Amino acid sequence: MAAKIIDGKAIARMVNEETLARVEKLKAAGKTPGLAVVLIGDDPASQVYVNSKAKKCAELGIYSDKRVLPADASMSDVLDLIDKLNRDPKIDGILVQSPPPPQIDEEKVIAAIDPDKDVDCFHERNVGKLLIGKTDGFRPCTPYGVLVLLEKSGIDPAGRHAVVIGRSNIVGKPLAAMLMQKAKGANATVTVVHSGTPDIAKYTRDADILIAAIGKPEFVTGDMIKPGAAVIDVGINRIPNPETGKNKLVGDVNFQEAVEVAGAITPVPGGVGPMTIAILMSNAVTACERRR
Ligand SMILES: Nc1nc(=O)c2c([nH]1)NC[C@@H]1CN(c3ccc(C(=O)N[C@@H](CCC(=O)O)C(=O)O)cc3)C=[N+]21
Repeated sequence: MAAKIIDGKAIARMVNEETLARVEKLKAAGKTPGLAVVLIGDDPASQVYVNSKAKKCAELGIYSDKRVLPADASMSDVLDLIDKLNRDPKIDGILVQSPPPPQIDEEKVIAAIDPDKDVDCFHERNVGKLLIGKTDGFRPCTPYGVLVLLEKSGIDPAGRHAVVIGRSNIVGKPLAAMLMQKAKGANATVTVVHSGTPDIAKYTRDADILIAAIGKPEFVTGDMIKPGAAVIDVGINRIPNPETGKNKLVGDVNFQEAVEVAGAITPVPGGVGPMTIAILMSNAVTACERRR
């Protein structure tokens, strides 16, 4: 029996409709939310993401300020720009596209962003708030997008076993924190497995909710999934397609195998990706609502 496909595009559309209504309310009061997106260098994948963020801003009536710095930009070039954006009253949210080129210390750049404009929720103040369950800070785009996908699909993680594969600061760690959180969280039992875990499948096979966020194409195979589990694929990997000679987009889950075992599953593309952008837009509007 094939799994139910969780339609990330449709759920993102629902979130975007709510965001649009909030933008209209702000505009009626003379306020236009503004998001600055900073790209350092010319990585093609990063360009695609940055452009789709700017496009979504335009669709929702959010002012977007795209700033592109050359690949050889120095730390002080970046910090000067952050400083300007921090002080720019039209800008409510600042995002620096990750990963930056090697000469840029990403940690220092994130620390320089005004925490009230940190729509990625990467700043240590906002990460700290998240960990202690203070929800007045931002919620990180991809992890929160995953929780909204589950909620809108009628999957309640409370009391269930959620297994997160991957421990990145962007996805695995904050997602684990949000899944285990009681008030305004998911109240799940959480296991995090990673490259230091000897037998990953031993844990994944017990997962009611399995979340793959490791950046390894089709890492999760059918035999690693408990029948009926919800499988959320956070991976975005570009691999060569021998049939067309071009690259194709695959997740961290072997979809063909997983769809036969899981109860519900997100596709790639069309799963978590659109949710990430929808939550980013919502965070930019939240920043505006709070700041002015
Ligand atoms: N400061 C920062 N914040 C981020 O949020 C951030 C970042 N850096 N660096 C890169 C990752 C990646 N990311 C994605 C967003 C949308 C899709 C998305 O919409 N994907 C489409 C497919 C798009 C395609 O064809 O590539 C989908 O899954 O349907 C994917 C990936 C945000 N990131």
